[in-house]
Amino acid sequence: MAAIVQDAVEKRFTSSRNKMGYVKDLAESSDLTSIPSKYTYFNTFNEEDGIEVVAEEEKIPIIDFSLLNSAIPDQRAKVIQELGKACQDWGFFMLINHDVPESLMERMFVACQDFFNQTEEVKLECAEEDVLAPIRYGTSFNPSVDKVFFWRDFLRVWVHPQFYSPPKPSGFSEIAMEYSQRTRQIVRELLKGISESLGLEKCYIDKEMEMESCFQVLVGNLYPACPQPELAMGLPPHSDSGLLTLLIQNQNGGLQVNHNGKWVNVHASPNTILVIERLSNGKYKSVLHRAIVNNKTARISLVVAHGPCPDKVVTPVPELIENEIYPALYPGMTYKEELHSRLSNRLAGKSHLDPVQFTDESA
Ligand SMILES: O=C(O)CCC(=O)C(=O)O
Ligand SMILES: [Fe+2]
Repeated sequence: MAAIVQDAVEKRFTSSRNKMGYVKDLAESSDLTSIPSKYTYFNTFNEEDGIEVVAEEEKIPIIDFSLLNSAIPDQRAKVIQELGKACQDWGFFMLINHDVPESLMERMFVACQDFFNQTEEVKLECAEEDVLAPIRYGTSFNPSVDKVFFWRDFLRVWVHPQFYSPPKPSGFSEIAMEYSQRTRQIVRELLKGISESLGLEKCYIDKEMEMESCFQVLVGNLYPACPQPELAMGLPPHSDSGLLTLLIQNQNGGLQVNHNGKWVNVHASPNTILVIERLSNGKYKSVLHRAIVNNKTARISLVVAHGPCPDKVVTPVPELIENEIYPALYPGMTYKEELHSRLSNRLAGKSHLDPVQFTDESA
């Protein structure tokens, strides 16, 4: 009997493209006690990703943003050194004393929640199959190729150099614009510190990557409460594309970063995920991270990804290619090519840079 009910649930949520099975609807259906088989991530081919390999004791680096513009040279030098170390050892750090008002982050969470709370008809106006659509409401990662579906619905919007926004809910557009402006400023400041930590001119990355017209994408991820969190996955291990991603989450936990082969729970918010591997020729890490789900409450993460302008060819910084010491690890490709390749393939648990490395071939 239970199996018949479950079958009916699966059919209902997989019948057509537009009803491709958004997780929010599925999770809110009262007859759901177990997840449809297409969401079973663990116990299939991903056992090695096991949730048990979590290291709680690891200390995630914390960077004090306010010190990056300190008038005291020693303080500035120290924070730049810490930034470099965080990038090298973790590829990830938590940012404190940044100047994005907490009230703005709160409003952004509410606007995102309001988007997902709209009727399916309204949201489907933003449903797009094209992975590079400027406004895209979707589910999983890329349902046309995902072998296992992820327990996640998302809204992905281009916010710079051209600003797009879903027409509804009202107010979304203003909040998203303000939030993306503030986060862009933070990223440009961070990139200056990172430039210096690499031994380059302060504005080297900012200029080379033409950050004035940087490509910025805002993503709201919704992970509804899941009846079998031990089987499902929110987003599998991956590294982000671009230069830097800022991420905040509306509750403690859910995000995990990989450090020395172990999954580390990230409790604090807001956080910064650093993505700079190609640019620094592998000196800095593009951290693997994933989102797990829980059975108590829906979680939202707000991600702002920053890359150079879409036609910019991103190559390793020439100053960091010292032939035998640091041979070039990656071929150059435009940011658009990189994005397209990343978004149209499956997320298969490896760094998205792997397929284009000269020496390595994987997922
Ligand atoms: O929800 C999270 O914590 C992770 C989201 C993420 O990694 C992404 O959207 O790329
Ligand atoms: Fe990510």
